[in-house]
Amino acid sequence: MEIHKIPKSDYDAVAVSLLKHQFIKLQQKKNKITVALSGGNTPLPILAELAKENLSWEKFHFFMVDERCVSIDDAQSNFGNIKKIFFDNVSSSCYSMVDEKFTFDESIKEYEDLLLKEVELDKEVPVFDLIVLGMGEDGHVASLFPETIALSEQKRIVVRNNVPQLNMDRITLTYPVLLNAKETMIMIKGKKKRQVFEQMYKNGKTNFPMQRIVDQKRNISWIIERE
Ligand SMILES: O=C1O[C@H](COP(=O)(O)O)[C@@H](O)[C@H](O)[C@H]1O
Repeated sequence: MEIHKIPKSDYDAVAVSLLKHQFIKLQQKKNKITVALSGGNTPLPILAELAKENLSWEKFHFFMVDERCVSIDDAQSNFGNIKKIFFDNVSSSCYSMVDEKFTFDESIKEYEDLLLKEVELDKEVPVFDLIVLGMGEDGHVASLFPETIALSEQKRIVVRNNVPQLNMDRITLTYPVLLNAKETMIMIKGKKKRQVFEQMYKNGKTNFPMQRIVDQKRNISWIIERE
């Protein structure tokens, strides 16, 4: 595990350079690179800057870690928000979890099939070269929120998850996929998330959904905003 503690003023610039470094390592090794990106606000300024870099973008295939059950042009769409500042500016392949031709449930089925076709597999579970995660102040990861049904999903690789605390449905990669990635980067900003991080590593055995990633994954690189 690596932990990068970065002052607020430098956070985005350092995250860009760490991500760029990972991407360069990957493009030197492989011609087809699969990366799953989280949504939310934290990655947006970082991805906007990263898009300006001269990388072998055509080698990269970007997938989503999670999505809100909304259309792509909705302000809440993770894919839509990343598309405007990143996917539209690089020559990579990118894949939305929501396909407007289909219902949300059909889109999920399509996405599962897509992952099985486009991503390397280990025992029928996709193995991403890199998964970039965020975390909520409630310790949620992807759209695996505390006390929601998708936390116990062991067979499916993508599911719809009802999140009563947000009164909304989400679409999310499941633990078997999150735990199978070759490399994992986790970007967190803010005091509350830092406290969650500390509780998970100091006390262990918390009910934060991220705890399972902390307990079961070795290749994690944390990018944490320092006080
Ligand atoms: O809802 C979500 O939240 C987390 C964290 O987002 P942030 O805005 O606090 O950075 C994110 O990782 C997840 O993909 C997203 O759907």
